[in-house]
Amino acid sequence: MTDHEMDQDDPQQQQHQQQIEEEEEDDEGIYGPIPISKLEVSDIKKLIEAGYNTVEAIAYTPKRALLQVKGISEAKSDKLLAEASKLVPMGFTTASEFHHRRSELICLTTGSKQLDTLLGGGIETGSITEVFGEFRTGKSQLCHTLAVTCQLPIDMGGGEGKCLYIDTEGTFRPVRLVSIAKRYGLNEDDALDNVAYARAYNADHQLSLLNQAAAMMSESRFSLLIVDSIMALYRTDFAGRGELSARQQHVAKYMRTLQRLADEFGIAVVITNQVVAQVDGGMMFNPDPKKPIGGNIIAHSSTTRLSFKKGKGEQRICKIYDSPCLPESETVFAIYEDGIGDPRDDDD
Ligand SMILES: Nc1ncnc2c1ncn2[C@@H]1O[C@H](COP(=O)(O)OP(=O)(O)OP(=O)(O)O)[C@@H](O)[C@H]1O
Repeated sequence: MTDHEMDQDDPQQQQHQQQIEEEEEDDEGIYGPIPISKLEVSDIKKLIEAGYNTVEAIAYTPKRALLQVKGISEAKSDKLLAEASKLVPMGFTTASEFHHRRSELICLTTGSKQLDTLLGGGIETGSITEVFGEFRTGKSQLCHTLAVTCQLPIDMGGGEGKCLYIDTEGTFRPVRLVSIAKRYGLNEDDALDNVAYARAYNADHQLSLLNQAAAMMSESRFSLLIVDSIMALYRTDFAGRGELSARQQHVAKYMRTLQRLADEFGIAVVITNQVVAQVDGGMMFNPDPKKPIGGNIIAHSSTTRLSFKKGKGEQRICKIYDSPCLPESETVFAIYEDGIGDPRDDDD
């Protein structure tokens, strides 16, 4: 429920709101990343300027990356890593403890029950999900729906956090968020305010926005980061064949940074990708020879890969293309005015 909707005269609602606020205070410091200020070291300011805002960011960073930060010496980086590892568990755990932790993972609803079921609950937080497919297959529509559902309470399939939306093609439409927010009974203005939007203009800019994202995420609770679409700017910025290796290095750094944000802040990262026709003879054996671009780097750094295809009318087909724990199966969903949903009977 939003503040706008709350009935100020209703004592029951006021009591409920007070309870939520008290629980939020109790939760502080238990969930979420540890702010870098908790490290008992000097040079915190320099680290923040270099994009390290949390203790997790330090703990997960290799020493040679820390040495790149101005003013951080060999001895200082050792001390930093030692202090960070005291606060962030990095050693072995039992499979049962890990199983327990995974069972508590939050999943964000896609808006379609069938799609959520296919995905084992929805879009998983703490990892990268790639959605690829031809134009008009609903990739951006899913992003718009998730930008709203990530704000919902956990028991409604949300992540109780804000969304950060990086748009590389200029296809973001806030008006879509308004219709989706209405469907879920959210206040439209709040839903829009909870989405931080940036248009990326080139590949370097796309990367530098992630630095800003880290700073924003350390200040308030985000549950989702969207990049729609991941490769579009790379295709124009690194157009020549001779630039392929430079392009892939840049993409690798980008994907590593995305994974670091997913680990550090426990957010879901959703990236969209375009497809190209396969030219390696796959056509003879594969009736649908389109493959996502970005090569092995994108393939290996996305945890879950989903392929979208057109169905009849507003219907679309989602197929699990690659996942560490889901079988290769598919389902049908649909695109409506109020976002992604299950196909309705009157679609036939
Ligand atoms: N308000 C709406 N109500 C219902 N369907 C809509 C609405 N807006 C867009 N669509 C449908 O969504 C589809 C476009 O999907 P989307 O924008 O997600 O494509 P995409 O896969 O991101 O493609 P591209 O690569 O071109 O960006 C269109 O077929 C359109 O019919």
